[in-house]
Parts: sequence; structure tokens; C-alpha cells
Amino acid sequence: MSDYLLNISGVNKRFGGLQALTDVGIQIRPGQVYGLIGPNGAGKTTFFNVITGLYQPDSGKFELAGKPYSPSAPHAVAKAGIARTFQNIRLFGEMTALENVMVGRHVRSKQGVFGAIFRHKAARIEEAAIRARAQELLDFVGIGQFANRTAKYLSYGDQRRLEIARALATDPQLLALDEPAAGMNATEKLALRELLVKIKNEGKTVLLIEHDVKLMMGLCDRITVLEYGKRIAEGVPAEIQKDPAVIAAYLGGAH
Ligand SMILES: Nc1ncnc2c1ncn2[C@@H]1O[C@H](COP(=O)(O)OP(=O)(O)OP(=O)(O)O)[C@@H](O)[C@H]1O
Repeated sequence: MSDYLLNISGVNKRFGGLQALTDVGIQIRPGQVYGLIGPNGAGKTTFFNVITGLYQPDSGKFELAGKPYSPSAPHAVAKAGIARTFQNIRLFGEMTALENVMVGRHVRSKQGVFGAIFRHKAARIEEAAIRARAQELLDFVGIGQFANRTAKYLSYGDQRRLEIARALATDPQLLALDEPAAGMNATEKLALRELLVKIKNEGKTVLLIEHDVKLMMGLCDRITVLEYGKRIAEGVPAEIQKDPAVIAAYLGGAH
């Protein structure tokens, strides 16, 4: 059995004439916070979207917790145990914060959404448990006091927290975050960092793409750097920071 929670290798992805990913892989151990960085257009989003089933790769080997998984569609990936958030927040704006998290939780419920609607006794009991767990998750990410607030009225930083709570509601083995600090001010970034450390301390494994390299260096256990669709470096932040290829990629500004 592999030591890795996520073990991906040989990913190629072409868009028409553009080779967006060339033989890219990533190996993440359980409990790590793992970062994916690289200059604009390096292929980070493409790779992330391939891992989470949004884009179909031309080739690649995908394993989660030692078992092959098929990144054929987002729901298949979610079922395998990977939950993600999006760069552009995708919440149900008209629903409350609590309801947004409950929807995430229903992915795991026995009765499913229909059971909850028809309110059989078993469904009612399960519904109460889902509600309690959703509240717990809101408390965990620090917005428990806004449980009944309509999602669209939450501040930007709190909406991001809510997205993370909703992703956690599926009890994922891997939490994949797409630029969680995008658009955040310095205070919100600091709070996000604290939250990610808390998630790590709960034993969760996290993969994130983030443009804020400073944030990544202080937060990640390991980092993969992409440039022009290829992996140019992999290692702990201290190694990455002084890697000549990484420095050249960022200073080059070719993208
Ligand atoms: N759906 C698509 N169709 C065609 N080309 C695409 C598509 N998505 C990405 N690309 C191209 O693939 C390359 C990699 O883009 P990608 O968005 O993955 O990079 P990135 O590292 O996430 O960049 P950024 O930091 O700017 O978000 C770019 O040249 C981009 O134009």
C-alpha cells in the first residue's frame, strides 16, 4: 500500500494546439498541507481541475488512499473522497449559511435529499444529526453565529469560510482549495491561515493553489511548482525558495 493519500502521475492535457500539462504528477502524504504554485498560465488550474474531475486528462494515473479513482466527473471525485472549493465562490446565495453546509452533508446521508423532503422518521432523525453537524462545522470555521444569515449577505471572507465548511461537510479525505485567499485583505488572510492550520491539526490533508507565495511558504509542508505545464520543482518551502529554476520562473515574468 502506498504511503501517499494522493498519488497522481503522468498527467497530460492538451487544449487544441496547446500542451497545457506535460507528464505532471503530485504525491501528497496524509496530513500534509500541500501547495501548487507557478507563474500565470503555468497550468495550476488545469491540473487542479483534472484532479477534481472538471477537465478530462489525455492520460494519467490517479490514486486516492491506495485505490485508483477515476477523475471522470466532479461527483465521482467527491464520492471518492475529494472535496473542493472554487476560485469564484459558488454558494447557494439565497440559502442560509447552515443550509449551505447541510447540502454538503447530504452527499453523505443515507436518506439523501429526497428522504429529507418526505420526512420519514428515519430521515427526520438523520436530518437533525446533519443540522447539528453543520452547526458544528460553522463553529469550527468561525462563523457559527451567522448560521441563519442568508449566504449572500455574509462578508467575502466569511463566504470563503462557509465554502470550506461545506466542503468539510462531506468528510473528505482530501480538501482541495482553489485560491482560498483570492480577494482577501491582510486581516482575512491571517484568519484564513489560522483556519487552515486548524484544519491540518484535525488531521485533514489539504491541497491548495494560491497566488500569495508568501502565504504558501509559511503554510505548506511541501510545494510543487509548475511552469509551462511542467513540474519544475518539488520540495519543502525552504528548498523551493532557493531553487534557481523557481527563481528564474518567477523573475522571468515570461507569462
Ligand atoms: N479551457 C481551456 N481551453 C483552452 N486553453 C486553456 C483552457 N484552460 C486553460 N487553458 C490554457 O492552458 C494554460 C494553463 O492555464 P491555467 O489556467 O491552468 O494556468 P494557471 O497556472 O492556473 O494560471 P493562473 O495563475 O493565471 O490562474 C494557459 O495557456 C491557458 O490559456
